[in-house]
Amino acid sequence: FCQSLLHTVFPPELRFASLKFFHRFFSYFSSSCYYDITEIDGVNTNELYNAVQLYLSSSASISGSRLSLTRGINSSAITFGLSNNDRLVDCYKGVTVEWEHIVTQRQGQTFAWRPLPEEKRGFTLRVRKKNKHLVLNSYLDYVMEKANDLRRRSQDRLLYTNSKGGSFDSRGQPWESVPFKHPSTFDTLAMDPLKKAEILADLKDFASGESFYQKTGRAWKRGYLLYGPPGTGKSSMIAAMANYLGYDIYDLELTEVNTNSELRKLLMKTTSKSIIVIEDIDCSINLTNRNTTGCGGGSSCSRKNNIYDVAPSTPVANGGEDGGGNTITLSGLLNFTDGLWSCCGSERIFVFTTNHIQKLDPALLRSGRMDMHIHMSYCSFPALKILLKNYLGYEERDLDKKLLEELEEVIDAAEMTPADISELLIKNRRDKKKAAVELLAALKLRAEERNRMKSRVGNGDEVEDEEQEKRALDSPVEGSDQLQESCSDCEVKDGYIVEEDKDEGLQ
Ligand SMILES: Nc1ncnc2c1ncn2[C@@H]1O[C@H](COP(=O)(O)OP(=O)(O)OP(=O)(O)O)[C@@H](O)[C@H]1O
Ligand SMILES: [Mg+2]
Repeated sequence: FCQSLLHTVFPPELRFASLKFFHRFFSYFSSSCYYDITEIDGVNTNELYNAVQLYLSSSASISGSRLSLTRGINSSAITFGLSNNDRLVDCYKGVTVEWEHIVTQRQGQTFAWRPLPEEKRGFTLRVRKKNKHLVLNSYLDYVMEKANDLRRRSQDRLLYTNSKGGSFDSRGQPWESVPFKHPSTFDTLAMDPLKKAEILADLKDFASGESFYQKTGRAWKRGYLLYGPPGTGKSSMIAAMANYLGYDIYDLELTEVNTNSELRKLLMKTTSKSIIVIEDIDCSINLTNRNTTGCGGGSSCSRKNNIYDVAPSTPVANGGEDGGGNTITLSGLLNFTDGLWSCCGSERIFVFTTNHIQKLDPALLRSGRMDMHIHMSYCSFPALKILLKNYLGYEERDLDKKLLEELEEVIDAAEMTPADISELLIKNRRDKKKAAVELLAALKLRAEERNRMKSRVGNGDEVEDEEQEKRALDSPVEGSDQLQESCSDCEVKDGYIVEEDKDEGLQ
């Protein structure tokens, strides 16, 4: 009424001034104050908005009368949310606050450097003025913390990928995510139990080490380098780490990143409590030649392209600056894990994997850069026992003693990966006895082949390229038809935490 009265009687300038006055007048006498939490804050996604949405979803499920329900693709959980312009009352330390979800259509497309979503969404928090300090000092922190907790406990972990290159979506995110449901855990991981315990202890210390890192003035992050032949469980180990700690995974596809600054932007958009993974670093790190080799960064590419033939002379190997400013360099990558920018979040783990540690640049391996070098190697006897238990349900006591002894005798010489062994066990899992006997036969056959190959290498017969020979040994396919489908073995050898001078590949 006031507005229409003003409209008819007063000129626009006066109208505007009077409205401002009324607004001030009412807010002075109002007992409440309001906080708007918009989904997009300028150009960035507002983390608080997402946290509030999640936080309210837990209480909305109980008290709301009209709710919006969502379930992400592949997600196992349904999320409750407030419907548009709906309200919910929350209580914190005896103080009542009211949340309202407000959705409006965006008025035309205003100028922006990237497209904005069509709807403007936000929460409005109403509190009594006398409680505003409590809200600002602790309630919002509580909401953030609770939301993080909720997500880790009830939702699937998320697997992020930067498949869009450096481009951002309409909500300002360079990462795309899907729920992460890898079933690998440290129980299912076949490796030496002592090494496993060591890694577990290290992860545990890291996750609970906030005050230690604070006290020692170190950034709260840790780096692991996983190396070893294909099929020895490097990716499975990363999944097990994420499942153990409840962290999200950022799978960084370096081949999609064009410049060091794009890399920094990606890093800035990662959250705390996450594992940032670069798989097959020996492949992706030939950064200046990525386009010409057409290497996609996948597992197979490092085996197909011996990219290190060219790497040592590139800026990558020298740790130099951008050659031309349009590529990622090793120094860019090291800044990503090590430099000041790496500290723009906390509680983060960097994991690099490679099949060829000897081909990595020493700058990446020098001590302090990757805190732990973990050697994932062929299947050892203790690891084999884990596989037999997991795949066939065999405890040590269930197996024939003689068979066990024979397996122990031959397993090291056979040099089979856990992937090969697990394939063999899966194939025969309906007949456990047969599976164990066939496994032994396959191991024996493989051990013989390995010995034959090695003696040929020793005699220098026809084998000129040692590297090539080694690859042939690693490939069950070329060995024997019989083993092709079924061989599997994995062993984590003693060099699990490798000191540079102890590892032959590092010299
Ligand atoms: N140590 C292990 N324990 C249990 N299963 C394993 C292990 N290693 C490999 N496997 C099995 O083999 C499959 C392949 O393993 P994974 O992808 O982890 O190997 P990888 O070392 O990452 O290989 P690549 O170098 O080719 O990426 C997995 O699905 C898993 O089932
Ligand atoms: Mg892998």
